[in-house]
Amino acid sequence: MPTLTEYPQVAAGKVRELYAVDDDHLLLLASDRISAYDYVLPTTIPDKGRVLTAMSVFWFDLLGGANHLVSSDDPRIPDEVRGRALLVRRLRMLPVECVARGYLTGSGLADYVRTGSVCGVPLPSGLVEASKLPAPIFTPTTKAEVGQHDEAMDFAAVEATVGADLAARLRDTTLSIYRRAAEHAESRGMILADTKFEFGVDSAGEIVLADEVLTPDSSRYWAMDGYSAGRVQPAFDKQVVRDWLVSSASGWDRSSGEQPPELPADVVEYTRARYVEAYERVSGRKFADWA
Ligand SMILES: C[C@H](c1ccccc1)n1cc(-c2ncnc(N)c2C#N)cn1
Repeated sequence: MPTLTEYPQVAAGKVRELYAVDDDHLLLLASDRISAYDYVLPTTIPDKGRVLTAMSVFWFDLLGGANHLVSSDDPRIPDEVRGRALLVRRLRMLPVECVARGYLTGSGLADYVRTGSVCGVPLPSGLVEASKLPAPIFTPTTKAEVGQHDEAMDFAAVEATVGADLAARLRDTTLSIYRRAAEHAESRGMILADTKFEFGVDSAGEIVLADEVLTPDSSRYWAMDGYSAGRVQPAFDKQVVRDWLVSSASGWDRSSGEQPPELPADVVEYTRARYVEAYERVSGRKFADWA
């Protein structure tokens, strides 16, 4: 059985790492780290990596279609990371973050307030925070360097980057997967407000869904109960962490530029429970049965 140290690390994000297994396979690792306000917090959330890995596997199973998942349970996956690691096939990744939005919030809302459109897609007037959009929209961004923010791209910029044919296929595939996922989430009482996909191309030139898929880290999930347009919706998973960090209880000043403090045990336990609840509600599976 291999150990993780045998695999060279090829990429690292705030809460994930990527390792090379062989010429054709990578190991996509999800940690228990949690980020908030663009900081990686000093406190980890037990099982967060395993829950989010289970969620990607559920969605790959439900969605079908071409994806990079080889296995979540393979002898090449070291025991020490089993359950929070995916063996995936190595692809030529496309330099576009494929974002689909069914609701208006965050950077999309800011773009709309400034220009009446999002990534060059014109929207009706009168939309507010958390408004449901008339139809889901494709709002791609660049893949920013570590520590930088992704920048919005209009469709022409995507065409200039990957070519017209591939740009159209990325848009259509992104929106098709989002619609299918949002419909399923709604049937489970969850709103999938938006999500970010990453695609690669295989040796046959086919678009292949890669990276993590439809997790609370790559998506905004809101509880359907209590949803109302016109105010910021609480993030299903991270809201209590965010609220505690900006409350007087934390002693932290977000504008200070200082690292956030450790989270109290009750916030950690509540947040772990929210990740498990998100997984169990969306998948209909018991987290206790995972790996
Ligand atoms: C953005 C993401 C990342 C993950 C973890 C840590 C930092 C970045 N990433 C994914 C690949 C990648 N490359 C080739 N084939 C693949 N199947 C994948 C995937 N997934 C490269 N980077």
